Order: sequence, then C-alpha cells, then structure tokens
Amino acid sequence: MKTSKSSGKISRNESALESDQEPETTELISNMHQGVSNILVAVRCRPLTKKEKEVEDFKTVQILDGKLVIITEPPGPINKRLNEKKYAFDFAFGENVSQQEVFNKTTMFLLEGVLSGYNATVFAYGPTGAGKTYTMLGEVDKLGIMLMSFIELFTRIEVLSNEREYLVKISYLEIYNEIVRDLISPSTGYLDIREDPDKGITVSGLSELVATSPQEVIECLRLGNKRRTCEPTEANQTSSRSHAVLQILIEYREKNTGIETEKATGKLSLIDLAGSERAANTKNRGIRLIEGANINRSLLALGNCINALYEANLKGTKTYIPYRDSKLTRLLKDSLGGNCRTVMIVCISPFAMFYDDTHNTLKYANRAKNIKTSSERNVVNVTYHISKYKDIINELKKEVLELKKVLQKKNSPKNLDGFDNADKYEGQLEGHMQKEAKTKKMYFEAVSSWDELQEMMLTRECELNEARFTHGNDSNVVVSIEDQLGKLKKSIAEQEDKVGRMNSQFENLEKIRQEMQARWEDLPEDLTKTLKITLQQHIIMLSELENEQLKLHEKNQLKQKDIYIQILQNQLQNKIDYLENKGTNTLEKQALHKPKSLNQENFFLKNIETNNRNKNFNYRLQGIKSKITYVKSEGSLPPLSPKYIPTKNSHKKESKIPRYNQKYQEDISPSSLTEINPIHPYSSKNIHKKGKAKTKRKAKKPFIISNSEPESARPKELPKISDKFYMSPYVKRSNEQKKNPFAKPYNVKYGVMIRGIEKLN
Ligand SMILES: Nc1ncnc2c1ncn2[C@@H]1O[C@H](COP(=O)(O)OP(=O)(O)OP(=O)(O)O)[C@@H](O)[C@H]1O
Repeated sequence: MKTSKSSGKISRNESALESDQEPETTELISNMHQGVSNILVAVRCRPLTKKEKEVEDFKTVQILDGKLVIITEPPGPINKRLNEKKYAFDFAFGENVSQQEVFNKTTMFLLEGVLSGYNATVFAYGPTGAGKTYTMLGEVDKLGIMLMSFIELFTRIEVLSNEREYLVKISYLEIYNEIVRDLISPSTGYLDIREDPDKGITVSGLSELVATSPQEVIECLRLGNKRRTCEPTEANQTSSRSHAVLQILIEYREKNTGIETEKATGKLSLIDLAGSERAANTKNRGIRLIEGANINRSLLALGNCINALYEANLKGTKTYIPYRDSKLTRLLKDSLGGNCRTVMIVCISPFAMFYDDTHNTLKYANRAKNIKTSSERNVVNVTYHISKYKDIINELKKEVLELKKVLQKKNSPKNLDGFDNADKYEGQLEGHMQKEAKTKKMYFEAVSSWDELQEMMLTRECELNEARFTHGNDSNVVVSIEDQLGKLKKSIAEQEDKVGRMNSQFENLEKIRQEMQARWEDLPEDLTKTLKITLQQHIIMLSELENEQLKLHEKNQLKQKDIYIQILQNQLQNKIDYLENKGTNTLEKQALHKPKSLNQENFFLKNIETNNRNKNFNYRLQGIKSKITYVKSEGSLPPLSPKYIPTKNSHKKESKIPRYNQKYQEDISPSSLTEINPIHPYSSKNIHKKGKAKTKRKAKKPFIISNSEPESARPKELPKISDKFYMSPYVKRSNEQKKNPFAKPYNVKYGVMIRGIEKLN
C-alpha cells in the first residue's frame, strides 16, 4: 500500500476515491472543502413495491441526468392534465442505482475529512416507507451507508496507522417521542442533549464503544437495531418510529513527531430519521398517532430549521434558527448550520398515493440545498506532523515579514498625510547646502589668501636678494625685509592651519550629508526625488565653483611657466653676454659684471634645484604670475629678480640664438629697467607701505609675457609642474556625480592647493 508520509494524505484511498467518484462529485467535494457549500443534497427514489404496483403502477417520480427530479401529479377526477414540477439536486438517484454508488457519491468523500478532524453528517430524510433505513442501514447483502462507512474507515485507518494513532468510538441512540435513548446500553435510561462550548452538541451519559474492527460495529448495530422502536404501520410494515443516530468519533495523534502533540477529533454522524407521514395516510390511532405527531413535530422542526437557514442565507444576515424546537434539531444543530459537512439523502417513493408527501419532501430538500454553512476543523488540541510544523513556521515567518512591512509603512513618514514632513526635510537640506557652500567658499578664500602670502614671500625673497646685492647683508633694508619675511612665514603657517580646518570642516559636512541621504530612503518616493534633485543641483554648483578655481589655477600655472621661461632666457642671455664680454671688454667691465651675474645665476639655479626637489617653487611661481598681472595692467615694474636689472652697458644685446633675439630685445630694453622698486606697490598686504624704501617707478615698459608665443619659440624643456595641478580629484568626482550624484563618494582630498600645503609641510 502506498502512503505519503510527508503530507499524511491517503494515497490508496485517494486513488480509490478518484476512480469511484464521478467528476461532478469531485466538484461538489471541492466546493464543500472550500466552504462554498457545506450541504450536499441527494434524492433517492426507490422502486415501487410489488404491493404498490398492484394498486397503482403510475410513477410520480422520474429521474433525469442523475440530477433532475420530475414529479408528476397523478391524474385524478379533477386534474385531468398532468402537472409536472422539476427540481434539480446535487444528485438524483433512480430506482436502479446501487447502494455502493449512493455511498460512493454521497459519503465516501467525507471520510478523509473525518479522519483529519472535521465533522460530517449524513442523514436520510423522507416520508415513511421511502427507503431511509434501506439507504442508511441496508439489508443483507445490500449494506447501507453506515456499514460501508465503517468498512472504509477502518481500511483507511490501517493505511494511516504508520503516521497516526487512531481511536474509534461509536455511540448509537434513538430519539423516540422526544426522548433520547441509548441503543448500545439501554439501561442508561433517558438521556439529555447538551451543548458543550468545546465539544459542541453532546448527549450526556451516552455510552461509547471503542471499536477496533467493522465486525464489532456490525454486531453493535445489529443489537442496537433490535432495540430500536419499529412498528408496523399502514405505510410501512417495519416502520422506524424513531430517529436513529449513529455517531463515530475518531480521535488521532501524530506518531514519531518528537514533539508533544495534541489530539484531533472527527465525528461522523449517520442518521436514519423516522419517516414523515401524514396522519390521514397512515390511518394511525392511539400510540401510533402520538408517535406520528412527535415524529412529525421533530421533522417539522427540522423543516423549520432548514427554512430559517435558507432565509438567513438569502438575506445574508444572522437569523434565529429554531434548533431547540425538538430533540432532533438540537442534536443536529452542528450538522446543519454549524461546524459540519452535511449530506442529506432525501428518500422518496414514486407511489402515486404518496405524491403529496413526496412533493413536500422535495420542496424541503430544495431549500436545504441552498444552505451554506461554514466548516471548521475541530482543533481542541491540534496535532501536527513535524513536517507540517516546518510549513507552519515558514508561513508564520512570511506573515511576520508582511506585518513588519505594514508596520514600517504605518510608522513611516510616507503614511503621514501627503508630504507633511516635506518642509522639514527640505529645510534640513537647504540649511546643510548653505553650510557646505559657505565652508567651501571660505576654504577657497583661505587658499587664495595663502597663495597671496606665498606670492608676497617670493617677492620679499627677491627683494632681499636684491637688497643684499645692492646694500650689503647688514644694511637696514635687508634687516627690515628679513623681519617682514619672518612675519610672512608665520602668517603663511597660520593660513595653512586655516585651510586645513576648512578642509576637514567640509569633510565633516559631507559625512552629515551622506547620513541625511540615508534617511531619505524611507520617505515618500516623490519627496525623495525632489530632495535628490535639489542635492544634485547643489553638488553641480559646488563642482562649478571648484572648476572655476581650477581654471584660475591652470591659468596661473601657464603664466608661471612663461615667467620661468623668461627667467631662463635671461640667464641664458646673461651667460652669453658674459662670454661675449669676456674677450672684448676691459678688466674693469669684467670686474663690474662678473660677480653680479654669478650672484643672479646662483639665485635662480638654487630655485630650480628646489623646484626639482619639491614643489615649493611652483608656489613661488604662483606669486610671480600675480606680479606679471600687475606689470601688464598697471605698467609698473615688477620687483622681481635682479636678473631684470639692466647692465650699465646699455648697448643692444644680440643673442647668439637667433630665435630669441627679437623677443628678448622687445622685452628687456635698458631704459625700462633702470630702477627697481624693492617693495611691491599694490600688494594688499603690503607690509612696506610705510617703509622709507618706497620709491617711484620710472620704468614704463613691462615684460611682455604671452601664452600666445609660438611653440617653436619656447625652450624645449620646461621644469615639470606636477600633474596634480591639472585636475582636482574633487572635480573628477564631481563630474562622476553629475552622472550619478548619489554614487558613494570615494575618499579624496579636496582642491589642488591643499596638496601643495601638505607637500610644504
Ligand atoms: N432503493 C431501494 N431499492 C429496493 N428496495 C427499496 C429501496 N428503498 C427501499 N426499499 C424497500 O422499501 C421498503 C421500505 O423501506 P425502508 O424501511 O427503508 O423505508 P423507511 O423510509 O425507512 O421507512 P420508515 O420511515 O417507516 O422507517 C423496504 O422493504 C425496502 O426494502
């Protein structure tokens, strides 16, 4: 036998179920399992008995397509025309349908549920002599639903015994004249029907027999039926005068779980009702009449309950259901509207004399089929197999995740009305951007000031050199310039500190900005977009600011190169002059020029060496380029190197390198360089403002330093200026951020000049 351990489902019986059941049954079963409908109504019409055929062989009932019941009013003296009514049911079984087929279609599918903790009820309803007992209990060799259910249940339990421990208990009672009696132990007397909050409807004191095989149940039923109140009536020679209720309780517990599991209980109620009858037809008298009244009373109550359930279903509202009107309805409370899957097998007779009963029965049945109830599993103590716990845990995990998401959404500002928090976040960003922009500007200002100080220092160094050359080392002018240089160096060091502070301030602000961005993730999508766009604009603005600074710096670098070229040209020219004069001039001339030229030459060579060793010289050249600007714009003489001081011999110099001749003569004319101004007259931080050395400039003709100089006119080799000046990493990053402004920024130093400061340190 094939079993499925993991799912606990019954393979053998499922396949048996599939093979035995009609497709429409599968649909009905599916509907019942889904709770679409919890009541299945089947009609079974028995054949005419011999006796009936002798009286009247007209059949009032016809079954079509296994679902349709056509009832025809027998023709009489008044109604000559045949009057037909049609009713459709879940199943309609004709007179030739076997017991097995009825069981397969109406009861077999319930058993799986019963074995898994659901309640199910099958009851036969109908007028007396219509075949209820035949259907439920059966006859010799024609077993009814009760016995077939037992046989099937025990077969299934055997299959499932590897996984579950089952306990089967049976009780058998009758309701006779509104009295409940135990059919297994008749000595228990009359019993009470009670409603237990946990167990549902129970009969107190009812004996329960633990059954281990179908044979035990057959024996029990045989004994019970002997005790059942049956009397011959006009309608039925062995008429059941009571409602017989067989209940099968199935408890089970999962095996081998390793976990203490709880038990589940399924209950199958199989009911053979007493026949509904009309006193007129039965011709009962005395006790039979009272029996009939009680039977009809309980069946009437059953009919009323079915009606009420039908009405409630139509209205979709809660309606009072008169279960308490009879013992039967009290007992069937959870078989009709409660926690139960119910099958009502309506037995009818085609005998013409029972036409009215048959018709009324069909009307009830028609209402009953519209009842929908909600079925629940009896989970007093639910037992699960270990594999099911895994599924449950996974489902619970999913549920927890979903709930967390819901909770997050609920707590998130996204759910606050619209953009309640938009102002707050926009305000924060605005404030932060202002801080960043301000800090960045302050940083650039600090660097510019530092640059200016560097420029001044270079100027002073040039002046110092000149002063030493002109006035001697101990002169007042030299001492004064040395003093100024000392102060300048101190200011430069302070300015460097300031630049460093500004830089780290900006870095901190950047971190804060990143934290702020992270907080935006939980905001409404539109708000996040707005904030990101605003931030993007801000970053672009910063980049533009940085680019401007870079452009300025590059421009200065070019000018510095030009100046440097010019210095080299001068050196070269001086060398040439010196060599030319060496052979032709007098010894006095040589004495006059040689020391000066050598002095100048040493000064610049020293600077070139310094430049090669570190980049200080670059910064000093930066200072020089500023001077050029002054020279060009103001026509003032730059107080630069002694190189530019003309020789007293003012004859036109002829370069031996022809390509330099013209330019050199234009640039350095003797008349324009007769005097030098040792103090830069326009420096904003001119510490010599009040100095006595302030003199008026006389020279008008400045150097013409132009970047438009043809390439061929430039010296082939220039002192290298570090690549780092051509592209700021910050600008690089900003360009990337233009593409993706929210890309994670990598760790860089900001600005080009700060690097220079580091080098200096
Ligand atoms: N489907 C059937 N095929 C053949 N015979 C049937 C069928 N149904 C009922 N009978 C026969 O009809 C007679 C009456 O049936 P049964 O006793 O089951 O009726 P009942 O509804 O239980 O009546 P009551 O309510 O009075 O107990 C019996 O002799 C039974 O054998």
